[in-house]
Amino acid sequence: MNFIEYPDVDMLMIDLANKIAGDLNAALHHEDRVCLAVPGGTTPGPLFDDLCAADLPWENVDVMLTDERWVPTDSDRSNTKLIRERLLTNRAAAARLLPLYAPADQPEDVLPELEAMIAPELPIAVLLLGMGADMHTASLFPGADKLSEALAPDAPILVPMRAPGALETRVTLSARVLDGALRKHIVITGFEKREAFEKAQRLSALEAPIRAVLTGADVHWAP
Ligand SMILES: O=C(O)[C@H](O)[C@@H](O)[C@H](O)[C@H](O)COP(=O)(O)O
Repeated sequence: MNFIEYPDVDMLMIDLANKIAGDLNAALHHEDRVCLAVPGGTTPGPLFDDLCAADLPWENVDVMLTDERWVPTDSDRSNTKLIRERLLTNRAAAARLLPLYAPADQPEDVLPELEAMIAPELPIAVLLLGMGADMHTASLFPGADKLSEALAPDAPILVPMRAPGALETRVTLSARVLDGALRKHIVITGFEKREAFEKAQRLSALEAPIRAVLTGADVHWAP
């Protein structure tokens, strides 16, 4: 793991968007199609605003979420809505979205069909992850009902997740799929999350799920 500090959030977002565009470009030298996986939440919006303008052959990029809240895609809580509005726009409108949500009461009703669309596009070429102050990443929450299953070496691609720290049911890529990404970036902002990240280094992945995805990752932090 490599920890990179920036003077402020604006500089982090511009620099990281450039790095991700460079990583995608490099990956496209070896592969016809590449997969970019990104988180939702409140942190990455400004990065998406930069990345969507990158001069890339976006028509060869599959974009997917690392995790989704089980809400309709027109909800303000929907990560799909966020990336449709902030990432899959401008030049990046040519990219293909691999959905992590389909209209159904529960994720279990549609997981096989969602997994069938994702499986052929793995491994993830470029991964961006966020982290919560409780040390969760994607929807791998401490105390979640299926955390052990999602951390297992033989975990399925997708795991439904219900957790005390999450408002709604989630679906998440499992740790092995996230950790198997060829390039990994983690974006963390603010002092509270930095302290949490440091604390995570002394805990297990069950206590601090971010630990499951750190090998070889670049961790980007700004105050
Ligand atoms: O759906 C989500 O919430 C995300 O995918 C999640 O894993 C996020 O990256 C962290 O919770 C950090 O969230 P913030 O950026 O909002 O702090």
